[in-house]
Amino acid sequence: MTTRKQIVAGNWKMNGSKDLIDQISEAVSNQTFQADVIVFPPAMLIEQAASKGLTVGTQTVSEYKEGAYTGEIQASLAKSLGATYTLVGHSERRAIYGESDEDVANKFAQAQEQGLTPILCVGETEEERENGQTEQVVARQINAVITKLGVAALANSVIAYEPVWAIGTGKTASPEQAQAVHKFIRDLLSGNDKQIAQSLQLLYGGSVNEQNSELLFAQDDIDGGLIGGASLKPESFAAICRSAKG
Ligand SMILES: O=C[C@H](O)COP(=O)(O)O
Repeated sequence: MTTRKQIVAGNWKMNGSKDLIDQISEAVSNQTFQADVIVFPPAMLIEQAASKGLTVGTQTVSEYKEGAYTGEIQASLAKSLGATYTLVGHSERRAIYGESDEDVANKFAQAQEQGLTPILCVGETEEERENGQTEQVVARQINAVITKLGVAALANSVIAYEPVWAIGTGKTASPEQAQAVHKFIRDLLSGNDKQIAQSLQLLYGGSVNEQNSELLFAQDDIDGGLIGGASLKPESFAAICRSAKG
């Protein structure tokens, strides 16, 4: 059985400030966690966060290397400012900005080309869950990357399962519900490559807080979390980091 190091990642979305970087850095830097801790501040704060010694990612990247794409975030520039990870396909990017599975696969490819580790976000809406389509949706989102890049590309990546109905709603998936989908993802990958399936870190996201994180992170196929709202509260974020295993 492969042991996977857990990750606690804080996605600040369009929130935060230079002050928050100082507060989060203070809350986490004097502690030894068993998990790797990553923060995803707005892109303009990447350099500042990295300068505090935090492991940093960007919340999205352009699928293009460079050029006339006003407002986009260039993977190579994010990397040069200190980012080592990027989220791709967060449900807010898919729903609000219309990113398709193919766009997400292209961003995944560009991130890896520029040396960023992509965290591929997948998850179903409430309606899709009620219609019994959770597995189909998650498989489609993951297979888009496998089809474009081959399963080997997943070896240098992380997947975050974030049911859309649990994001920012306070309605967390139960540990059993989350574990069931994580196991489905691992089994799906196992059908392609057993080694990658065993070693890939699978994070859960959706209303994780310091009260529910320990039980979620204790599930066999959950290797940490992608935290939204609670990652903006330094003490809560540090408590969630403490609840993760090695
Ligand atoms: O990226 C993080 C997720 O969207 C979860 O957000 P949340 O913890 O506020 O529900």
